[in-house]
Amino acid sequence: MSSAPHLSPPGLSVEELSWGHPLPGSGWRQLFSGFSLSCPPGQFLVVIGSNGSGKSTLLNLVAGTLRHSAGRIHLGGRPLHRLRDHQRARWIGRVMQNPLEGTCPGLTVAENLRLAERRNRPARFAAGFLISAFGGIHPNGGDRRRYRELLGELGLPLADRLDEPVGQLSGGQRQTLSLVMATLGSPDLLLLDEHTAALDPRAEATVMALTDRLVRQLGTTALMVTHSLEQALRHGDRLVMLHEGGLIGDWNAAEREYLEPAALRAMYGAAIVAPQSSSAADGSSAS
Ligand SMILES: Nc1ncnc2c1ncn2[C@@H]1O[C@H](COP(=O)(O)OP(=O)(O)OP(=O)(O)O)[C@@H](O)[C@H]1O
Repeated sequence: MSSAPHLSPPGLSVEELSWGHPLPGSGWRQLFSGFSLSCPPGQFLVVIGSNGSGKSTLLNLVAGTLRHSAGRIHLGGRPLHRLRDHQRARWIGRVMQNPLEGTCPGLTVAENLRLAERRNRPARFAAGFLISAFGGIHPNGGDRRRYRELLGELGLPLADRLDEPVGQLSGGQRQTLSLVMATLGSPDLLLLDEHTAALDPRAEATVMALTDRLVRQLGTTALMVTHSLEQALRHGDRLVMLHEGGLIGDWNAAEREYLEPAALRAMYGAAIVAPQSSSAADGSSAS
């Protein structure tokens, strides 16, 4: 995956992570304290947990939009916490919950794809400067052919809508485009933060089918946060449950087969009222 020396196991490795936040008024809440999670390369990990359990915060810490106070985050041996934002953007693709966040509504589908390609391009100062200075977001004929082929191969009707402003697309179509944009540079890590939560069931099914396909096709390690128990039981290779910044459940695909939605719902309920047991935080199976 990379020529960088592997100082820790490849894939995503989160070790002894600590992060807290001030409470309204006064006081401090230590949400993560010595949190560890190891994700082998290519693993599609689904993260569930009750509101406020720390799912999005975990993704933000991995993405570097939040800074942890202690611990280490490595991707394929690269220390993510020491990288600059533009370097991290080359290796991490991200799709947020709100379809309005991942795309530029005033630009066309093709221009959005061009922007994503530029963002994911290895940083070379001179080339980057020239592209920025001379209207690099305008796709040329070759770009447009590639985009049409890519979207066509993925079976997406967007292939015929390259010149439409993205603001005219439905939420589902925008999320589809966000997903394609996030994976354009074949990132080593894909972060999906409730990326289907704002979609109707049909659009959700389309986006989840595309998610499965892209993750498998690219072999990327992926972390998906969801509140949908149906998704949690159907998608990904592994399911973990968070509560109060700790792991209280960890099931591989075989173990997950035996989980019932009702049992998971009951755990959600238990998670809300019961404090996390210390033995659950070591990432061991809780099935
Ligand atoms: N930047 C921040 N500053 C202060 N507090 C924060 C910050 N980010 C998250 N929090 C707090 O950390 C806790 C966990 O938030 P987080 O968004 O990770 O939960 P979640 O599990 O994703 O919940 P939900 O399912 O509701 O999205 C919450 O209490 C939230 O208010």
